[in-house]
Amino acid sequence: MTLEGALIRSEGLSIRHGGREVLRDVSFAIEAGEIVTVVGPNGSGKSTLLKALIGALPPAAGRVTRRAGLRLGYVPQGLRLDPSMPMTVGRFLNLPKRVAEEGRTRALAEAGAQGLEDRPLTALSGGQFQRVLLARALLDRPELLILDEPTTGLDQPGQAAFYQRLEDVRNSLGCAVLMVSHELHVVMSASDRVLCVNGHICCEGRPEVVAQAEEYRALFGTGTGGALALYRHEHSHRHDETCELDHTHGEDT
Ligand SMILES: Nc1ncnc2c1ncn2[C@@H]1O[C@H](COP(=O)(O)OP(=O)(O)OP(=O)(O)O)[C@@H](O)[C@H]1O
Repeated sequence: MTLEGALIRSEGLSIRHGGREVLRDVSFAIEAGEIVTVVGPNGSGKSTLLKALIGALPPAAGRVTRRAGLRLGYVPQGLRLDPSMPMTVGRFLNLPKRVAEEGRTRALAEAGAQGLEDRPLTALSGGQFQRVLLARALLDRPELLILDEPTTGLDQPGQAAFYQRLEDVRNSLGCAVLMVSHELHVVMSASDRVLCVNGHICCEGRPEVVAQAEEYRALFGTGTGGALALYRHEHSHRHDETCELDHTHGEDT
């Protein structure tokens, strides 16, 4: 399979957890410099998809192809710290490999976390910690930045500021961004493309196109996308009989 200019391509990808298929036949590609957001209900396989893309989960079928030598930055979901293990931001950025001071300072500035280097991680606010995680992912000058729900726990101005920061990073580094988000209002304004996932790709395309798609409207409603609509899954299209996924149709999850 050829990448045809893409940074990363998933083709016919299926992933199983403990024998249960949680992603089925997922095919898409990420091009240089684009911002792509993955949306979908809880448990729909979004984190699983990201983990498969970074190579942390083996495909049960299909495959993921990355451009040779692709530099990837990854911000995992809900990283928790043990408060009994004090560690400064600077030391955290030096794990697992030591980074020159200049590189640390640059990444912190790009992530909007300048001046935090000597602070204990446990003394950071939620927003500061998210920016430090972003800085860590920027250390290797990624061509593709992958973030799993990076604004969890932030208030709405904090979320908006973080997504603006991501766009600035994309513009200055020229990297592509792939992220999972539940904040539909920002997803629709800040993404070049949206992937709507529910065990498979329900629909994908430019935000304004996806917003009109029957599958998207069934998942998220037709209004401005109140947060509650996100959790309502009322698929109107059929799954074929081979689909082993235990979707909950028309129920709050
Ligand atoms: N390590 C694991 N072992 C077994 N099952 C798992 C594992 N990780 C995830 N799953 C299951 O796979 C399915 C998809 O999980 P995943 O975390 O990818 O969903 P998600 O869309 O990211 O959810 P959320 O929006 O709640 O973060 C869920 O049913 C989950 O319970």
